Amino acid sequence: MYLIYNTRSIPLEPGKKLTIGRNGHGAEIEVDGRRVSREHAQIERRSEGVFIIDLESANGTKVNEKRLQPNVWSSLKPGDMVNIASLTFYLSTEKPTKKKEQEEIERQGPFEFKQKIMAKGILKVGRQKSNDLVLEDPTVTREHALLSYSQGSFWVEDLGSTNKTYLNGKEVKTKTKLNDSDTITISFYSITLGNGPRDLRKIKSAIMARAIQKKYPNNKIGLQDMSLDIHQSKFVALMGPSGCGKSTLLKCLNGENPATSGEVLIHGLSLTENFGLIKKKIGYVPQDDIVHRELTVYKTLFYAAKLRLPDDTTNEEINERIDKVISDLNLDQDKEKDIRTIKVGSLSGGQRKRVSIAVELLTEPTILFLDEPTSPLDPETIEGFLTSLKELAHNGTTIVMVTHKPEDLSYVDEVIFLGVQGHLVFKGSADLLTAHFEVGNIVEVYSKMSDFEVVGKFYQKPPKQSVPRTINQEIKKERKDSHWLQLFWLISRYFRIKVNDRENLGLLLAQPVIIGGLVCLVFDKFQVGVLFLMAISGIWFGVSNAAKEIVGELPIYKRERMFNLAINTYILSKWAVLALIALIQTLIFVGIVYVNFKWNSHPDFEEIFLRSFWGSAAFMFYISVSASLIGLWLSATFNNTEKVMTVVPIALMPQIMLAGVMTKINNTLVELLSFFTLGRWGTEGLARVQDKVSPNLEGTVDTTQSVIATVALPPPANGVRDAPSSALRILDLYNEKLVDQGKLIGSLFDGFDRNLLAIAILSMLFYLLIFVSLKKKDAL
Ligand SMILES: Nc1ncnc2c1ncn2[C@@H]1O[C@H](COP(=O)(O)OP(=O)(O)OP(=O)(O)O)[C@@H](O)[C@H]1O
Repeated sequence: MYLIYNTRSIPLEPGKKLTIGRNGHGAEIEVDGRRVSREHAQIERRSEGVFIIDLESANGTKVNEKRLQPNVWSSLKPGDMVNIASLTFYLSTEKPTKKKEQEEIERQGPFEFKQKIMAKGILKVGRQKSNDLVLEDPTVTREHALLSYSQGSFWVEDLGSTNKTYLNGKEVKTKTKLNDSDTITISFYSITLGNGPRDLRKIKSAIMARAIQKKYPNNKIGLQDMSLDIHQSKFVALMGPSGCGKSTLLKCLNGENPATSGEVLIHGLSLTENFGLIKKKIGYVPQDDIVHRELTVYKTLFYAAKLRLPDDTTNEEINERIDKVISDLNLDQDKEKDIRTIKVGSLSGGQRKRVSIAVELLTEPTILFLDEPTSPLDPETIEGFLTSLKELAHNGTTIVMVTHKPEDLSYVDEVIFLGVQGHLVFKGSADLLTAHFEVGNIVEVYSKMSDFEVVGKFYQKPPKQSVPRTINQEIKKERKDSHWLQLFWLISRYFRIKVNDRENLGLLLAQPVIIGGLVCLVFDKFQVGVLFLMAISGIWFGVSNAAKEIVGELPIYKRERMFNLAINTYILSKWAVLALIALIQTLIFVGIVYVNFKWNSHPDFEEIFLRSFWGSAAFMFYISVSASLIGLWLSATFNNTEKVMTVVPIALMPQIMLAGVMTKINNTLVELLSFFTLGRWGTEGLARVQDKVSPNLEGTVDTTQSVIATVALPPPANGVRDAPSSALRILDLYNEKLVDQGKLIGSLFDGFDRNLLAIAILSMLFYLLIFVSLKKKDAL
């Protein structure tokens, strides 16, 4: 006699009691589920039959839909169904083998599959072996979805899976009723009530393009009408003269920049209709590497797996995947040194390219798009590299590779050749290429296909009856993955990149020491110039720390964005690590200035130095983290590092000029511009932090208590002051001629709180600008 639970069959031995309970609490039969009690029920085989008892569980036990009385033994017959929370157990006289059961499900005719759900009540679908329907793919969550039968209808429900369950192309958000004609898609499995589960990767056509055309917004035709069919497990080269549209075609096929008309089917699924699902199952390595040079190979793959695989993937599973992709790409050939421990930056070009591909292989993509992977490689490296790709293709991954190198053709199964202006002129075996164009070698094919007149003769137009010319550029949006986990792993990866780049880290930490030291050297007493330079240094640290951070990893950002990266999560991860760096820099800087002016204080006023330490440090940090948003904005706006470094001074100079210290702010335009600078609000705010040390100065007679006032305003000869003044006023920053009394907003931003507010508003503005700049980079 067996108790059947999912694909587990538990033998019931005579005289032995088995307790069913929640995982991790020592029951003989442990099951998942929060609604299962630690010791939920007990089952016993006696000579007179099998008996079950509910152990006063919180959510009860049902036999054939009838709830058991707690603590009362009831008998069970073979075929009886026991429900504990949402889990179903059966009593059976024979043991069904896992394989048999799985085969049975896979082989379902329409009737059997429906019957299976009806009989079980609930059919659990997922990656874990214990599911009723096991879908073996790393992008499927352990327990991914439920198919159920109740109230005379069939239902589908997603169990919070990472990569979602789709019903007719739409994400399943709540328990949804099923019709016979409905199609459920989980990863590349398509499930219908009529036909049961079907692995779409077994469809012969991996990629089918039907009458696609690409027109760029400037009306330039990137691709002329073409139809293509690429079979699975083929290694295909995409060739053609420079600028003919190879990358354009690649991006139309992988969804990065979809065709303007026509249709692309990936394993029979419409690319645009199912992009949320398909994008997780296709790999794409653009021309640039998509790996951080500062990380080791292992960490690169580990973080990529954390960011791309379902949230419930264990570290053990991740390590298995990493081992597999490393061996699939022959990255483990060197027996002397484990490649996992080597930093990506120290690898050869060929190995680095393989690591980029390894990142993509983590999700077991069925199709891999590679844009000119062999261009940067030397001839000896290319051989091993292409051999690995060939093996990969023959083991089931369809590969489409853009290349310019005729020698690459000896490794591929097929060539797609484009002529100028995006004309498809050849698709077939590499051996037939030259004969097709009636030339002696490939170089001649290139020159012939660069001639617009000749191209027309070879152009392969799609057949007339192809799909209606629908504009299908709209890619369906879908719910994002868990942002918190993504944020955690992005911060963790970015932090490690920073820590691993020791040289840069040393320079970042040297900055406050050098600049702080210089401030101490050039000012013999504490004055407004010191505060001004503190503000400017905070801004400088923030902007310069951040300026290269997005532009320097643009290919990685774009690839991850295409996969599943959320823009806000990305910005926040950068900001968090930059804030930590700014915090350390600020503390070093303020520490140096504080100690210096404390030791070298004015002999008559020993209380006068940078005060308070924590108040000043906190405010300088506040300026600096806000400034790092300016840096990130510049970094997100331009597409190469040189351009960003050219504009950094343009962003910094106004901070100095408009702070109201170098010159008075005395005209409307200048004042208006000054509102947008952290230099102004930062210097004012820092001065006010000083003033706060003696906040009640106004109206008191003894102004010597004012920290800064006394420096700037030595006591009069007779020792009597006629107009007690605040430190701010004596600092000559805030009298009626100056910024706070400006004509535009007058005293609206006059006060420390208002300085804080102004910086917060600017920060929000900068954040918005980063978001918009990144959004503009989305090709979709
Ligand atoms: N976003 C765009 N907007 C307008 N035109 C574009 C855009 N992207 C590409 N093009 C144009 O489309 C044509 C095809 O470009 P594509 O980059 O696909 O060519 P390619 O064959 O990959 O070139 P190469 O071999 O130099 O990499 C070119 O003339 C290019 O200028």
